[in-house]
Amino acid sequence: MASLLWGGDAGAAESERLNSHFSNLIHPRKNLRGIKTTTVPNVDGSVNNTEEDDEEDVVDLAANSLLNKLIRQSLVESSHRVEVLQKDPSSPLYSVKTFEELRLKEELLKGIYAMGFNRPSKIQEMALPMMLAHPPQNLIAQSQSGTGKTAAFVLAMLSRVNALELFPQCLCLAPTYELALQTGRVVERMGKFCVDVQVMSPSNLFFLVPRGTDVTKQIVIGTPGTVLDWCFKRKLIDLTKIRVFVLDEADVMIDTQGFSDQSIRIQRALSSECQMLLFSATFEDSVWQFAERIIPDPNVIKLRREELTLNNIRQYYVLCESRKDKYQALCNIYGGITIGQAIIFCQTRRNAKWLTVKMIQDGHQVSLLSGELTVDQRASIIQRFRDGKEKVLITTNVCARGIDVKQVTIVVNFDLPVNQAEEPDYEIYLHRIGRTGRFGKKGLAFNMIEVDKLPLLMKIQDHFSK
Ligand SMILES: Nc1ncnc2c1ncn2[C@@H]1O[C@H](COP(=O)(O)OP(=O)(O)OP(=O)(O)O)[C@@H](O)[C@H]1O
Repeated sequence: MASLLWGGDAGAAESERLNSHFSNLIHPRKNLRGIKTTTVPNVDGSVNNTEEDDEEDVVDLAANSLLNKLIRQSLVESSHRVEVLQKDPSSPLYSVKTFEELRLKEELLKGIYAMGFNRPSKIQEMALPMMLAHPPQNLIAQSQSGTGKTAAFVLAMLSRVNALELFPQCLCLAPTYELALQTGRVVERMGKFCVDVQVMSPSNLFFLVPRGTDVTKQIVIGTPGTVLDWCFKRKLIDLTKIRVFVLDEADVMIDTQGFSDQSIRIQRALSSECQMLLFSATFEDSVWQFAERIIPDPNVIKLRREELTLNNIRQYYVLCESRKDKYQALCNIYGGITIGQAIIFCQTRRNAKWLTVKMIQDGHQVSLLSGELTVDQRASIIQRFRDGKEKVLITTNVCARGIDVKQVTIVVNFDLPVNQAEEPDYEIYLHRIGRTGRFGKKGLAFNMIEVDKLPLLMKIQDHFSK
């Protein structure tokens, strides 16, 4: 077994010291024991393997989005400038630094402050004046999850509602029932002091509206299928009376079969005065094409995502004979990695389960996060990890994207990420290990490599020139 330092930014002396520290730890016979075990490998305690276990966990956009919402505690910062493309470039461009400047209703301002918001987020500074302008303007906004988009459009909906009129005036489409539920909760929190404004969303069992009843709630949130049903089949909502139409999570929406067409059917029935807003965390061509089809004459706001970098990460590899050997090497560094918090990545569920069970049997404290768990179960595992109740998380690729666990200092690739052609998956590698340059702390990464996988590692090394 050999270990080699290939981190670019470490000074020679420090490299030497770290290298010798970890080569000591990596020695097979220096196993560290005696760490208490409190975690179970599976929710139900079972370790049965299924055919699916051999598959990689598929990244489910809607589940990831929900997970992010459930575990998020604060705004995601960004060092980039907001880019604005105005429908009419000659009209003045306003931005606000305080919520007071928006001249909101007193009760709405109270709701915002009660949520702990002191000032608008970066995207809100530019988006809110546009969204609240008279006459209303259409907007397409893209910024990564956690930058304050939901709060912005909820504020816009609440400020445009006329509480004295008892019919739906704002309509928000969300890609899943659970995401609609989350947005409904934000409306309820922000609108806490707007006592006459009511929201119809999964959080108040909207599906129980009896036939023939008029909907008196002013804000309606649902998935395209359900909303289509209410509007066209059950005729509960008069789309011509909607003043604000929001299409949230457009990237997730177009990922779901049928939702683009259903959303467009709904949009076509709105009046020409209705304000139309579309939000997305990512902006591939397909999202852009959809956005342009559904939002006429839009202003466009973009906030670029922080780039991931490997600059402040020291990367090691450990050359091993077999999986057993990799396991042994991992046990040997266990004491080292639990000084901070670590995530261990496996390629398949089966491998992740095997590793979890084995580590627990050998007295190590680890927990397993895999795609077969429900979103709530995953959220609770990540929450425990964030709270420092767990030190080591074993996972598949589900955890690599979208989920931002800032305090992770050590990442172990128990398996290298490869694509279907068995070539290295550079993007996943970067997502597993990379940090955002400005906010990321320093980190360590270990790759456990079986001899025959060494060429893959060399390709990764060449790709990143590290
Ligand atoms: N101006 C603000 N000041 C402080 N916190 C804010 C502000 N705006 C939003 N937040 C909080 O930041 C977090 C992210 O906001 P929000 O959910 O609106 O972002 P998002 O871009 O819609 O992300 P996602 O689509 O994942 O929900 C939430 O916890 C929200 O309460």
